[in-house]
This record gives sequence, structure tokens and C-alpha cells, in this order.
Amino acid sequence: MTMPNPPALAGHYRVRVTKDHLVFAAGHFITYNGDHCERIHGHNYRVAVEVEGPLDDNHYVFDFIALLELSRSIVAEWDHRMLLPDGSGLIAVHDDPGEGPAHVRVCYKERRWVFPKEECVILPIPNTTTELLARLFGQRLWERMGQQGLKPPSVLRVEVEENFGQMAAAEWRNPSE
Ligand SMILES: Nc1nc2c(c(=O)[nH]1)N=C([C@H](O)[C@H](O)COP(=O)(O)OP(=O)(O)OP(=O)(O)O)CN2
Repeated sequence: MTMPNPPALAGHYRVRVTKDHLVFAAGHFITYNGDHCERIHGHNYRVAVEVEGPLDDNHYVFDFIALLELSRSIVAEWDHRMLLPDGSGLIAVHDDPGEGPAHVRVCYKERRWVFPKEECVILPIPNTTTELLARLFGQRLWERMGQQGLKPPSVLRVEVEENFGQMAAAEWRNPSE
């Protein structure tokens, strides 16, 4: 009797990229448990990206090189930057009225920080948790795949490791499949 192919071999594959250059060193602080706010600190965040789907004409799920280049473009925007949330109800991020538009003033209750704007990225998320960084990274990756005319995968998964042994992942399934 001939056995049918096991489902994983029938047409669904997975590739994963995580390289030494998929790392961004960035400063941040988060709010938690309502009215707590961390002290400013930084991490060497490490990113891994996984894509699942059928094989294309090259017998790829997705070209490693294209996936690395797109991921690297996002890492480069966040590397050596202060990550600030735009959308927190607790942390306010504004142009600094004293220093002018080249600086941002960040306020949490009575605490104040002023940063050169060029050294910050103001992200459309309510808190710079690892989960939300992974989600935003994946959203940007998905958009950039579309901008480059690349076929959207069946599944995209982004993992962001904040520290050894501490990571968060966000995952999307292609709604048109
Ligand atoms: N699920 C999540 N939990 C926590 C997050 C998060 O993003 N998602 N973030 C934090 C803090 O940002 C904090 O940076 C993590 O704290 P800590 O582990 O202390 O980080 P360190 O880099 O200082 O690591 P050490 O082990 O203390 O050296 C908290 N929770």
C-alpha cells in the first residue's frame, strides 16, 4: 500500500532568518501595572523572522536574501535610537518648547527627558514592550513585501528577543488564503 505524503511535505514549508546583524541596540522605558514607569535603559534586541507557505518557482517559500534585506531595513531604522511610544496615555512625546523642533520632550508625571529628535524613533504604539515591537516590525515587513511586489506569505512570524531567554512573538496569517 502506498502511503500519502505527510501533510508537512505536501506543500507547506517554513524558512527562518536570524543573523548577527538582525540586532538593534536601542533605549526605551515602558509603563506597566497602571502607574509604574521604568527607568530608561537599553537592550540589544535580536530579531528572528519566519515565513510559511508553499514553494514558488525557485522552490523557495521566500528568498532568504530578500527576507534579510527587508528585515535589515527595519533594524537599521531602530538601531542606536531611543524608542518612544506615540500613543501612550501616560508617556507624552512632544517637540521640546525650550530647545525647538530638533528635540523631543518626553513627560511621565513629574519626570522629564529631552532627546535630540534625530536620535529617536517615535513609534505608533502605546508602549515599547517587546510584544508591540514584534507586532510593529511584522506590520512594517508585510508592508515592505507588498511595496516590493513580493507575494505575501501564508504565515509571517516575528520574534524579538529583548535579552537572552526573554522574547516575544507576533504572528499573521494571510487573510486572503
Ligand atoms: N511580556 C513582557 N514583559 C516585560 C517586558 C516586555 O516587553 N514584555 N519588558 C520589561 C522591561 O522592559 C524590562 O526591560 C525587562 O526587565 P529585565 O528582565 O530586568 O531586563 P534586563 O535587560 O535588565 O535583564 P536582567 O536579567 O535584569 O539583566 C519587563 N517585562
